[in-house]
Amino acid sequence: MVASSAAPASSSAAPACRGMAPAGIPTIDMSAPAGRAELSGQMVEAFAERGFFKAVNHGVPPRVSARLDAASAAFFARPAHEKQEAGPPDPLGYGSRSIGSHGDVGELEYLILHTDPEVVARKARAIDRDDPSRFSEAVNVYVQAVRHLACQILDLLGEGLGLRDPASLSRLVTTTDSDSLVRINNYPPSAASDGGVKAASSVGFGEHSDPQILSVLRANDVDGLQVLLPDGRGEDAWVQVPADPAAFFINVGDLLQALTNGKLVSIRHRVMASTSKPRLSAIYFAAPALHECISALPETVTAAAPRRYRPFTWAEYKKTMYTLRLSHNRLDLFKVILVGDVGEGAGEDRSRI
Ligand SMILES: C=C1C[C@]23C[C@@]1(O)CC[C@H]2[C@@]12CC[C@H](O)[C@@](C)(C(=O)O1)[C@H]2[C@@H]3C(=O)O
Ligand SMILES: O=C(O)CCC(=O)C(=O)O
Ligand SMILES: [Fe+2]
Repeated sequence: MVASSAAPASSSAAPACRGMAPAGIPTIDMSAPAGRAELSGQMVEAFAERGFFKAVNHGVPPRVSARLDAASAAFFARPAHEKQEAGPPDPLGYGSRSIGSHGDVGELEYLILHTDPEVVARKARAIDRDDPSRFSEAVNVYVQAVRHLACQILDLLGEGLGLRDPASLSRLVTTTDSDSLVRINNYPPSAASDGGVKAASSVGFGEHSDPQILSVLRANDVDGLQVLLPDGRGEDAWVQVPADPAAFFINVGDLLQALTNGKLVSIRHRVMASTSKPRLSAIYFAAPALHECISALPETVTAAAPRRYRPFTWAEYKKTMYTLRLSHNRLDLFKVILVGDVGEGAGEDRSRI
């Protein structure tokens, strides 16, 4: 059994909020007290039904996260003109309020970095002028630890899904030319907060799914993350994910949904800002190499579950995603249309089989 807890999203958060979903936040103990087969089964279940889970006893040393938090907080505390030297986000680098290049805005500032240590070292020169290696080492050590966690999870998924080659998912991420990113977000205390009395929330980071394979998120003790879950009455509802700085929140990205032919679902999430304390988060986005072809794993394609998405490369998917708004359901553009299918979007440029 996967332990589960839930908190309702604040009713003032957004019109889409329709109270609390019946089932909540799946929590998985990575130390596998009930054995590896049970653990891999729990993960597949959580990802198939919810698209995410909270990982506890994950093995990432607290000092590794604390070191990244300290290096990030030191950067965000710098004067605006100094931070701008690490920007603009093109799409990597420092950014403030503006997300992507299609008009999305949020109440945050951020750094998006490629995880290649050499790229981090180059960027660190503009991030920590006094001691660039202080920043780059904190990031590199953190990335190593969370990549290891991501790969453990992908191997367990490979086993739980009954793949002939269970390590095939983690290999997509460990390749030297992997396009994985790390993003560090700083949500300043919200104008919506008023001396501890909660007023209407403002959008910190708008609704979206993550495009990569897997996202590994950790934040400080400030709430804000919400996930869109079925409410059991045929609708979706925003569910507040209570902050837990000792845990990691793991979510399925669009590529993992495509690789598993829709069995694992890429979850829609957002951050609402309404606190008097800054929220600091770091997300590792595990991605394949740009040339990697993303195609449903053969074990997930059956007569009852025909191929849902046409094969595409990560480079092709990325190019498309950067032309779209944050909230766009971009994986839909890669859907295969079965002959006889009619309905929304059937006239768009999609494959037919
Ligand atoms: C509006 C956008 C921002 C984003 C690129 C995009 O065009 C659509 C996907 C967005 C997203 C969401 C998850 C990650 O935070 C991110 C880094 C990513 O890979 O896809 C962001 C992109 C971004 O901020 O550049
Ligand atoms: O900052 C957070 O907690 C989540 C942000 C997020 O979803 C993202 O950066 O993709
Ligand atoms: Fe996200």
